[in-house]
Amino acid sequence: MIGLYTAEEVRAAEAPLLAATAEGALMQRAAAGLASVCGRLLGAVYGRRVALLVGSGNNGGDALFAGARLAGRGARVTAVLLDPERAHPAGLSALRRSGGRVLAASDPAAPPLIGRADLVLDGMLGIGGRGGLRRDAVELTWAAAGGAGIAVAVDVPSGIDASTGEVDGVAFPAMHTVTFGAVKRGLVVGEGRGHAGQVHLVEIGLGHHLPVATAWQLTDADVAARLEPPSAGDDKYSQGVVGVLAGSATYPGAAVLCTGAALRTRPGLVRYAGGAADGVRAAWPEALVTEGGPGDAGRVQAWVVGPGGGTDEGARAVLAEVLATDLPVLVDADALTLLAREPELVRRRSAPTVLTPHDREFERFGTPVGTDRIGAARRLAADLGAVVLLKGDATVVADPGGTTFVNGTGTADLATAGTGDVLSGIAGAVLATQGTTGLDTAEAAAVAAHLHGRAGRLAARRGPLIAGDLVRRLPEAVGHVCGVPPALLGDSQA
Ligand SMILES: NC(=O)C1=CN([C@@H]2O[C@H](COP(=O)(O)OP(=O)(O)OC[C@H]3O[C@@H](n4cnc5c(N)ncnc54)[C@H](OP(=O)(O)O)[C@@H]3O)[C@@H](O)[C@H]2O)[C@@H](O)CC1
Ligand SMILES: [K+]
Repeated sequence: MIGLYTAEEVRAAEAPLLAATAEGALMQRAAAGLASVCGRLLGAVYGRRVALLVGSGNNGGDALFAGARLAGRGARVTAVLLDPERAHPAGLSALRRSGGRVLAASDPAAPPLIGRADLVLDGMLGIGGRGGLRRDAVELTWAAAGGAGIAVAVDVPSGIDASTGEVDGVAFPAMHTVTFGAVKRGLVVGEGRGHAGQVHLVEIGLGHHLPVATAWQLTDADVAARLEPPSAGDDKYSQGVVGVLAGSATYPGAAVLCTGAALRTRPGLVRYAGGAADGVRAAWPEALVTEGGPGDAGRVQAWVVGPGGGTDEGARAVLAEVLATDLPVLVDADALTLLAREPELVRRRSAPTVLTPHDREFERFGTPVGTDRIGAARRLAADLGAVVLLKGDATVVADPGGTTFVNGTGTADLATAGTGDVLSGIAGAVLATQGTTGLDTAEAAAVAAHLHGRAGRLAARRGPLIAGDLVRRLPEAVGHVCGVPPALLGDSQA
């Protein structure tokens, strides 16, 4: 798992390290790592044009020292200084000694020079930035965005809040971000994620000074370790039995997608109960289907309730019935609308509950998501005593104790009808295995979000995706994270 940190946590961890190391040593480690990534991105360094956008703090210092190293390898480096009086003095001397040039941001030659550069290094603001970019920084950012060079952010893209990912106005649109010591949360969540590009972590020795993270990102290997593979002793009941309560006779789509996703994630046994029985039977002969209610479905180990289920009295009764059990329940879509009216139904539960709102559904519980998505998910989770999976470009999963996961596999291609129903089915399947795997509820939801994103990426390789493509790609997504070669995945290649 990759720990995700706030700017304050990183600053607190830096303090003892700074005290224990020679002056400037940490910045040299940062600059060496930064120059090395830039060198790799450029391929050949000699003769390449590099523009440094330099602010008045240590972030600018990192850029200047890295620029000096690149100039030492023959790059033509020019530093553009936002505040020439306050630019890092030692960094500036190092750059000049290596043959680098210096310009003020107010110099009319600066924007065209940035536009022509092969690589632009954004050292305007790091974790010390406050508020939006000021006018001169915005102009340099536009010049970089309009140029053809590789845009690389130093530590964080200038203009994003390193802790929340909030962007107030304009932020540097990086293709790569070279971050130091720890991955800042703002690089993986909210608008910040869209500005960070590929994140490269450079170790500077912060490791054991950092607190245990309270926010994490799962890797493929982490997800594989949480998906217990079927063993020889398993039967259809021991692999987890999911109950799906979704859809209606008029709108069977949600039920079909949700049931299919559960089957394709963990094909033990999926039971369906509700008005879309005919549609589900036709699409998935593998499912056990009844027109009745949850009580007619037979034994299950987790319920999924809500997608396409409506908000009438009958739907409310189904929701209340499953929330009164001691089984894991995933509450989605229409059932979230009902739950927002009666949050006590979930507050009094002790069994695992996962709520999967998008932003508008989230708002029905009282407050809008706002710009701090991790903070928002944590607040609602603590308030309701349930796991909250807040959908988004980077889906955030928070448990009532505050432990949070930020999904890294999401893609904009998933913003299409029915993909939420698929996520619910996946999550239901993972929750149903909790009894045998002992998997923590928030981790189960995070595993589901990861697989959903992986399936989305695999499907999007072939062009625009629809929700059904996700279901078809799920076996391949599970195989991908578990290291199974795609060629061995049967009909998912069709
Ligand atoms: N500590 C270490 O050992 C290590 C630190 N490292 C590096 O240092 C970075 C943190 O450096 P930092 O603390 O100097 O802050 P930084 O992000 O450069 O910005 C602060 C400056 O910007 C200014 N400013 C603020 N807001 C602004 C705005 N909106 N628009 C314009 N200006 C604004 C503010 O000035 P003022 O507000 O007074 O005008 C202040 O001068 C960190 O991200 C990493 O890169 C690495 O080398 C590893 C070792
Ligand atoms: K920066």
